[in-house]
Formats: sequence, C-alpha cells, structure tokens
Amino acid sequence: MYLIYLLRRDLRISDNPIIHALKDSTRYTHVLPLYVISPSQIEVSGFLKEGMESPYPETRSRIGKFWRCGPHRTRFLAEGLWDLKHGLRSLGSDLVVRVGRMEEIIQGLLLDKEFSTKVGGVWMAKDWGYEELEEERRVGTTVDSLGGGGVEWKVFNGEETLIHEDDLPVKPSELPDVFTSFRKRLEPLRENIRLPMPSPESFYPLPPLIPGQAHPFVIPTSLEGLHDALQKPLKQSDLEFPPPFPAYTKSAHPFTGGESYAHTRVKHLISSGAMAAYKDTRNGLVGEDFSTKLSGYLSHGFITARQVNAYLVTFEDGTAPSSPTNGDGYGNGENKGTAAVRFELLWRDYMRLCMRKYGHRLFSVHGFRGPPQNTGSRRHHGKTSGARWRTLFESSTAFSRFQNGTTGTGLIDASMRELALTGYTSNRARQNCASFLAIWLGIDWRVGAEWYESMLVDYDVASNWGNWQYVAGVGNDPRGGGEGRRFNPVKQAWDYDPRGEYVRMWVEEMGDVGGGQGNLEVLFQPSKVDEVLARRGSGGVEGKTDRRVLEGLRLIVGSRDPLVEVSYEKRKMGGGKGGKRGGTKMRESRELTV
Ligand SMILES: Cc1cc2nc3c(=O)[nH]c(=O)nc-3n(C[C@H](O)[C@H](O)[C@H](O)COP(=O)(O)OP(=O)(O)OC[C@H]3O[C@@H](n4cnc5c(N)ncnc54)[C@H](O)[C@@H]3O)c2cc1C
Repeated sequence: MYLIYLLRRDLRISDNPIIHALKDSTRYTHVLPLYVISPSQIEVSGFLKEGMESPYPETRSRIGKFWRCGPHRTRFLAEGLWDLKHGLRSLGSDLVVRVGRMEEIIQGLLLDKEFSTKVGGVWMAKDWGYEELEEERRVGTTVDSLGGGGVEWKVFNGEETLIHEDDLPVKPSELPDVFTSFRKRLEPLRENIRLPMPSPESFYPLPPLIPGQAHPFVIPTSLEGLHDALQKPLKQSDLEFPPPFPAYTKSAHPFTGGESYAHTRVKHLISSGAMAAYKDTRNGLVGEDFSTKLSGYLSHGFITARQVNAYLVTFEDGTAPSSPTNGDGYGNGENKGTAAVRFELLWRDYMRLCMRKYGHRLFSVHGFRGPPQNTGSRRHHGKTSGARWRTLFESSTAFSRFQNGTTGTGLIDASMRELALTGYTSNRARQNCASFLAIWLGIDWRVGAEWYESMLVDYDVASNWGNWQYVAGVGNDPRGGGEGRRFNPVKQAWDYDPRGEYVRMWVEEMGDVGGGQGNLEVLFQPSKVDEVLARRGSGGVEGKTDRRVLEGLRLIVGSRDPLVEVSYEKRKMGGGKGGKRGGTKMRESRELTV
C-alpha cells in the first residue's frame, strides 16, 4: 500500500516526525515524498510548456502586487529541494516535484485509475499559517471525498519549534502578550528542550508507477532547470531602479539551501567560535558570521530549532564528535553566546504562537492589538484614535525610493539594497527599515511586510508579519502602541556602523567617501554634504580629494532630496564611546518631503 507524504516547510530527512513515524508503520510498502510548487505562493508560469498559458493568476502580493516569492528564496528553495532529492535517493527513495494547487495534485493522484487503488494514506505536517491551514482543509476534503474512507488522512505536529507543544506552560490561545512573561515560564530554557528524533538509516521505495505532471506544465529534471523555471517570470523586476551589485562587495548570505548545508553551517558556527561569541556580535551588519544566518534553513525546515540546540549542547558539554577549531568555552556549559541563540530561537517560537493565537489578524493593519480605541488622542499610529497609515497609492514615490534604497538615509539605503541584491539583511537593519517605513514615513506597514516577503531568503510568515507589527506598534510589544518603535537611523548608524563600512559597501555611489567625522556624517545622511563642506574649508591635498568625492555626492537624489531629515548631533562627552553609553547627544526632528 502507498503513502503520499506531502512536504511543506519540513524539507529534511532528519528530525522529521513523519519519516520518524514511518519507521514503525506496517501499513505501507511504498512512500511517495511529494513537494508541490503551488501557484498560491510561488509563480509557476516558468514551468509552462512552450506557447501555453497559465491557468492561474500571477502570484503577487495583495497590496503592493509584488511577486510573493522573489528570486532569492526561489533559488534557496530549489537548492534545498535538490539536496533533499539527493538525501532521499541515498536512502533508496526520491523526491517528486509537481506544479499546481496541492488539492488538485492530490485529486489527480486519487483519480488515477491504477495508482489510486493502491493509495492507503496521505500525510502532511501542520503549518499554522492562515493560508496553509486553508490549504490543509482543502486537501483533507479532497482526500475524504475521493478516498472513500480507505485513505488514512493524517496531519502531524511539524515539531519544528524549540519547545515541544506538550511542554508549553500555556495553551497557545492563552499566550501572554508580552514575550518576557512567556520566556520566564520556560526557564531554565536549556532544560526544557527535547532531543531531536534519530535519523533513519533506510526509507521506503517510491511507488513503481507515478502519474506524471498534469498539462500544461513540465517538471525539469535538473537543478538548473528547476532554478530557471522558478526564476524566469521574476526577471520582470518589481524594482523601478534595481541597484547594481557593488564591485568588491560580498554578500553576508552566500549560503546554499538544503538540509546538508544547514548542518555544515551549524558545525562551522560551533567550530569557529562564532556561536560562543554570538551575544557580542549579533548586532553586526557586515560579514557572514556576526549572526548565525540559520533563519533561511529554519524557515524552510532544512533544520529544526531542536537540532540546533542539540549541537549547542554537545559544545557546552564537550561531547562534539570533533573538538572545535576555536575551543573557547568548549565543555564549559552554557555560555552567554549559546544562551543568546536559544533566546532568539524562543522568540521564533513566540512569533509562531502569536500567529496561532491571533490567526488572520497577523495581516490586519491594526495588528494583534485590534482597531484603535477612541481615547481622544490624535496620535497617528497603533492603538490610538484616528489611526491612519498613508496608503501605497498616497505614498508611491516614497515607497519606491524605500524599496530601491534611495531614501537619503545611509543605513536604510544600504539595508534595502542589500536586501534586494542578496535576500538577506541583519536583524538590526530590519528593525531600522521597518521603523523608517512605518514610523518615520507613516506608510502602511503591510506594504513593507509584503516587500520583505518577496525578497527575504528566510521569509517566515509568523516571524515576518509578527516582527513588522512589533516595530510598527500594532503587535505584541509592551512599548508599542501610538509611536511603535522609532529607531533613529542616524544614531543607529553611528552606534552599529561606526566606521561607515556597511553603508559604503552597499551604497555604491558613496563607496569612495573616506573616514573621519565629517565624512561619516555625509555617509549616514548625504544631505549634510554642503554643511560638512562649508565647515571644512579648502583643506590640504588629502582634503582636496575628499572634497571632490563629497562634491560629487551633491548630485545623488538622497542628498538633494532626502525623504526624512533626521537631526542628530554627535558631541564628545567625557570620552564615552557613543550611543547608549552617553557619548552622543541626539536631537531628532521629522520632516517629510514626499
Ligand atoms: C521587520 C522584520 C522582519 C523579519 N522577518 C523575518 C522573517 O521573515 N523570517 C525570519 O526568520 N526572521 C525574521 N525576522 C527576525 C530576524 O531579523 C531574523 O530571524 C534574523 O535577522 C535572521 O538572521 P540570523 O539567522 O543570523 O539570526 P540570529 O541572530 O542568528 O538568530 C538565530 C535565530 O533566531 C531566530 N530569530 C532571531 N531573531 C528573531 C526575531 N526577532 N523573531 C523571530 N525569530 C528570530 C531566527 O530563526 C534566527 O535564525 C524579522 C525581523 C524584523 C525586524
């Protein structure tokens, strides 16, 4: 008897609850691991046979009409599917890929005369996203109506959270609205995390005859073919002015998708000492190792949070199969780096639980907090009365400049270009960009969330929309409401990019701007160029070169016409280093020009 296993965001062999459950099953002789590329989330017109038209509308977002799954994530996904194919082949199986809505694919299989008589079950893992629950419901209905009671329809707990559902201190519906209250009930966190499931040594063979892909689509037979089919429609870019990839700039996320690469990445983080140093480096902006870069692997289910935790435990206990190259902290128990990684993974769980608690309110402009109450206040955002965001229609120029990275605020432009060019940008940069769009520009935060959904390699429905809500002041943030999180992007640049390296890397036209206080002021806010030049006078030989570079910047749109003027005064106070330590003094003002 055959089992159809529908894979979703559980694209791995190890620590996989369905593969694990099959170990003890006597019901099935063959298993069909099936991944469906669904036109609800991924554009599929690149799979059409020559000259055919797609029966589906283009897969675009609701408000901004962006491609829902952009070029970076499709690449990472294609690589991951191929890696899984190899993994399954090594166990005597394979991965079969189909294009169409999941229920249509199941319908096709259950209506196939020969194949359907042998199908005894359809299994899949739970995914708590609103659309994913709808998809599950439709597949379930199809199985029930066509399977005639003889087909076992099972939905498994995906087991991809750090904390097992049965170990949660509260039911998801009673989740506290403050993360800290939730976290405290799970301490000591290290003790509350289960071990991953053992990896299988063998697996079931594929059914001998599998019905092919339905007309009008064709499934490529190589990774390159799959990649090309996914990328083809996306060549029509959503960006008005796609930024160039600056020469000499390296992506902070050059990683390949897939289960085996996920494990290689974690082993590298442990062995190099990056995991142990994480707490001190996690707010970085440049390079591969300042943070784990595991988000893409986790969001596709190439690895689970519990597997990451198991690696941390072997490091802490000194029981890793090979000792780390950088052995700092090895065998010395939990350290602040490994504890901080667990802490962030718990945030991930929390975002998922918020999604379960609030359902489709994840996508509501009013967020989890609900529509504004009439408090008499005229404040603009969040929970207060008269709340109104500028729509995309009202702010299309400003939004386009945000998207293209030409706002005239260095940190924001660097991050938005990095995102468009690589599919990744750091948590620090994401917070600043979300705050810039939602709080400084007052634009409907959902358009920003949709753009991130399109571009991010690590897009995760709960983490993306939940974090956007949080920063916009409509989510589960005790400091939210009204103003949300107003980050000063110039102060943040001084604090987290103190030599201007990050801005120079991604904003190519500023790549030659030198160091020194005045130059940094211009890097972080190009509209300062005249003020800095006037202050400086003609200067010596070095000054002249500098001056020419700065004068050239007068032409760029960000310096002529910044979207926001942030006034920020940096002055020395008793040798402090800056920012939080009291070495800088900050004044902000807000002025919208678009
Ligand atoms: C506006 C905005 C949008 C975001 N969208 C996403 C998204 O679509 N997908 C996504 O995985 N993360 C998202 N995040 C959270 C966070 O920015 C990324 O998880 C992190 O930057 C990924 O890099 P990393 O793997 O190196 O993280 P690390 O700093 O190494 O953290 C380790 C892991 O913890 C989890 N994590 C860390 N921070 C958060 C957080 N704030 N919320 C939830 N989980 C977290 C991630 O799984 C991450 O891989 C978003 C944050 C903001 C502010």
